Amino acid sequence: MGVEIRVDGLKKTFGRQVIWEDVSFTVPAGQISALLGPSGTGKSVFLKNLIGLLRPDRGHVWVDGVDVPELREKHLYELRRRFGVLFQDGALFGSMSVYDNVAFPLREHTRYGESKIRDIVMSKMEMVGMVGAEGKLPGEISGGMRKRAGLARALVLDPEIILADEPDSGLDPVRTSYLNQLFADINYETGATILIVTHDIGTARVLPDNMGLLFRRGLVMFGHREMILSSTDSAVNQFFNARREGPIGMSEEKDDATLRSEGNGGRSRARPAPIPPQIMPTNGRPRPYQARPGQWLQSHGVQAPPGSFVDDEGRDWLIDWDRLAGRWQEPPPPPPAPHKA
Ligand SMILES: Nc1ncnc2c1ncn2[C@@H]1O[C@H](COP(=O)(O)OP(=O)(O)OP(=O)(O)O)[C@@H](O)[C@H]1O
Repeated sequence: MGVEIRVDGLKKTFGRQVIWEDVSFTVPAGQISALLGPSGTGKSVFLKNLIGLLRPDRGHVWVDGVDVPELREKHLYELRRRFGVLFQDGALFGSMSVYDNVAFPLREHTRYGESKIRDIVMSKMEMVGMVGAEGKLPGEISGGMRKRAGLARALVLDPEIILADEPDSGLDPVRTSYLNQLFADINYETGATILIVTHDIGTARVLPDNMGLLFRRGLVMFGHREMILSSTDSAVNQFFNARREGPIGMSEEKDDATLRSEGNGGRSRARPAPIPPQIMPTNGRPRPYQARPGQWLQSHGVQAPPGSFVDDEGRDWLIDWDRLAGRWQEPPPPPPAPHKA
């Protein structure tokens, strides 16, 4: 089962460049979360801080009661075993076969014999639909296959936390859709905490349980998917609806004069777009911590944007209670929060 990651007052600079500061939020255990933000807002840097590849200037990253920035190299090495990380390009070793790439963490971190390693590697290869490509070199397969091979490698140690840095970059929409389904299925099967950095608002709108936006050297908002997608905050509304009007400019934050020229003080006048239904696991059953559609909105008295929760077949997930009844149970209580050491 996954564990939560609690980030508290995190600040990161490179020289005089402040990447972000005072970032505090919790990535809930066992759920799928996504982190978005304009280019250069420090999303990849953030992931690297979570696994101790970079150290923050200030603040804490609590994983199961352990403060990651405080760990020495030996303990970091042990902690990283609990993470599966998918880097942007798959980060495969070009001279090794796909099989050897996927087997690498097992050979590095365990004393398993080759027959057990083969069983694990092949089960993960099957999970990501890569059986048959074991003998190929990374240069001989497509970008999408490299990502899936990277994901298989991230899964071999049965991680409690999966971090994926733009798993969908460079993929066509159909492959992206398959990859999103894969994340939903992996979360169902393993219960791992999953945090995905993505630019793809199509992915963000349908896959995660929670999401957040980095902008203006900080975290604008992090919360339930329905909270973000119904938000009228100007930056959140602009970003998740891919609009030009709002405070996010082409290369950086817009100045006051530009915002005034857009009218309404730069606040988005557009209403949030309809919230789509969330991807279900392939077996049609909700994931362990997946909330019933509309639950957040209902419990916070927020009206769903018109047209929300209607699926491709025209069924309305908010009013079709018969179909929902029996699928959703009250989610189990979250695991206890890590205590500060
Ligand atoms: N090791 C480093 N040393 C100095 N500056 C760095 C380092 N790593 C990242 N940066 C800077 O930190 C900033 C944020 O980079 P990062 O790659 O995290 O952005 P991002 O939000 O992931 O961008 P994108 O969406 O374009 O991938 C950039 O200005 C980058 O140049």
